[in-house]
Amino acid sequence: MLARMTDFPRVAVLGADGRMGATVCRAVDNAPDLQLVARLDKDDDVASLAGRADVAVDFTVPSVTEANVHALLDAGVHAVVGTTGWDDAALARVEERLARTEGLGVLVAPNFALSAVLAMQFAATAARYFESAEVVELHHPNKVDAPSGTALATARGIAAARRDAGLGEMPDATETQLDGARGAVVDGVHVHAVRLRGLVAHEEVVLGNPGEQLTIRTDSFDRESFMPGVLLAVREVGRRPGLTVGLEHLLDLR
Ligand SMILES: NC(=O)C1=CN([C@@H]2O[C@H](COP(=O)(O)OP(=O)(O)OC[C@H]3O[C@@H](n4cnc5c(N)ncnc54)[C@H](OP(=O)(O)O)[C@@H]3O)[C@@H](O)[C@H]2O)C=CC1
Ligand SMILES: O=C(O)C1=N[C@H](C(=O)O)C[C@H](O)C1
Repeated sequence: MLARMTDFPRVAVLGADGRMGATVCRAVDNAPDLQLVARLDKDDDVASLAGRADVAVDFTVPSVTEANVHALLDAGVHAVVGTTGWDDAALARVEERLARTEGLGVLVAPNFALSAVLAMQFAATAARYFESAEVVELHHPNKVDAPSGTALATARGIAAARRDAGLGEMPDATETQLDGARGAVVDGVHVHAVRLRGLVAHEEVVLGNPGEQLTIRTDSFDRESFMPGVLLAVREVGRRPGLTVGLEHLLDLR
């Protein structure tokens, strides 16, 4: 039942009728070295992929993505996951499941766009040199989660870099505020979410010192921006048994 990646991996897409799923189906269909063998959406049975697919791409909804991954592993299928909603506990459960399954790989990435992956890296690199850092993410109004998975990962990366550098809390004299005016606080980093018709996926990280500011911005104007990263992950996941979190590990960035 274990999926052995063939020269022309057989690819299934979960959430195939969604904005990302439909774009991934087109990209896989157009890739000469990949075969699109299944388009699954709500109410379709993941177990039916056993023996039919080598790798599945999940762009569904946060409430079902972890269950999908466990069902894919039960079916012997590698998984590439772009859906948001993953926390440390969910990742640990998948890692534990993978430890009992030789040879299968799962790659979860909050963002598959190169500009976003680099922005997260640049923000983490810069964080130790600035007193203040905040994250503003801006998305289309059909997005169901806030803040974005990318903003969460960005904030956690900034917080970890500040911790490693021995930096304390950021300056903030706010005593009174309307609920939410200072955004969500992720590991001590304020994160603000904008939902605006016309947008796709955007993020700005602002870092401040006395008399200066660094702005790091990434813009996905089109969902095509995610496709090179998704296809790279589809091609590589079978060669990376176990759990990989973040596309940066496939880009030689760490
Ligand atoms: N990592 C990355 O680079 C990116 C990640 N994302 C993330 O991907 C996810 C999907 O985004 P997007 O495509 O815009 O969302 P959409 O709502 O357009 O698509 C989600 C699709 O999943 C379907 N679905 C719901 N439940 C299930 C299920 N149990 N099994 C299979 N399919 C199901 C939905 O069906 P129905 O509509 O009938 O409920 C819908 O067709 C989000 O979490 C988003 O944040 C988005 C862009 C890039
Ligand atoms: O829902 C989206 O559109 C996106 N979701 C991901 C996230 O929450 O970070 C990635 C990208 O921002 C687009």
